[in-house]
Amino acid sequence: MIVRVEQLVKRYQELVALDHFSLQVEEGEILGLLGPNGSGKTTAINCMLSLLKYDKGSVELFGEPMRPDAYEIKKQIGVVFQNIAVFEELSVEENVRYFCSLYVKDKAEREHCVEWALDFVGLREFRGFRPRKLSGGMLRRLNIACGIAHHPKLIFMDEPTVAVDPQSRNNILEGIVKLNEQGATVIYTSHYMEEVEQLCTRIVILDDGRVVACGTKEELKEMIALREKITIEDVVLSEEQRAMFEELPALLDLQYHSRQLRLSFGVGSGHLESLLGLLRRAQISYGKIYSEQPTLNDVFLEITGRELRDDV
Ligand SMILES: Nc1ncnc2c1ncn2[C@@H]1O[C@H](COP(=O)(O)OP(=O)(O)OP(=O)(O)O)[C@@H](O)[C@H]1O
Repeated sequence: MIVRVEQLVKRYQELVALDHFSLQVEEGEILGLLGPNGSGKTTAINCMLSLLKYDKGSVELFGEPMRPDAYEIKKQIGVVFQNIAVFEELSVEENVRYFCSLYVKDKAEREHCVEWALDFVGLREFRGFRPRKLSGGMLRRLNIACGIAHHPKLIFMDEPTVAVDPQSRNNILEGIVKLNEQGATVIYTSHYMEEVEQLCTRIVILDDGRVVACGTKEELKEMIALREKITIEDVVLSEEQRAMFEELPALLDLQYHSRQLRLSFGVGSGHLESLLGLLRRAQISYGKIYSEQPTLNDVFLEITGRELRDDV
């Protein structure tokens, strides 16, 4: 086990930011810590790294208790913070070299690491630039290069794709997969459920500092009742017709607004077929019909009763 966190409690005065938060991460995982803004993701990372004191609980990394002075453990860790943390007065290359020098003392090895990291994030051509000359996405990539140049075995990434252009976002996501393929274990926080779903081998969902669910994306979706959502657009229904839909087997919910009918179904099969049969028999015309699988937002919604916003 590379990470073992037991029952962490962290308070900021009255506010309980982490409420008995536990986490286990095995070598080779890309673990997604998913939760809305303010759910405690950054606090959890900072406590795991001993950058923040916590009130209760324990953190072990690589089988050893993590402490602020645990230098041997820190050498094996890479951190990419949410806020860009680079020096304005240093060039791209000098920034990467500086951060790498904190852990890699041998000069030749360090230069090798710097070249590798610049290539890895695609900033070789910009090596002489000062950070202020870089776009937002490139700055994020520099932040990543600084965090990973020393080839850490365990990488923490705190929302590395917030406010970046789609090209940099793809570059970052592909980079994380590559790092993982090369042997790194990754802990990745995000409130973008699609990213987490695409990237992570296992997902922990946080809400108000508590773990509300944990598993692979398939396991998480198995935890909830919802199995299929079907939407019919541009449809006009009488009260009687609406009542007919309410009789459909395994129906969990029906919403009808602005000529749009949204139906949620639980376990079972052939929901679309039964629906099409009903539309045909009742001679109801419609514009478009489509079926969707549950998302992690549905999981969050069913567990907490609130939306996990994915667009901020
Ligand atoms: N230094 C602090 N002092 C007081 N409260 C804090 C402090 N840092 C965080 N908080 C509060 O603790 C809670 C958890 O914050 P945290 O930043 O860990 O959440 P998060 O999930 O990382 O959110 P975001 O995605 O917005 O960074 C929030 O309610 C936040 O307002």
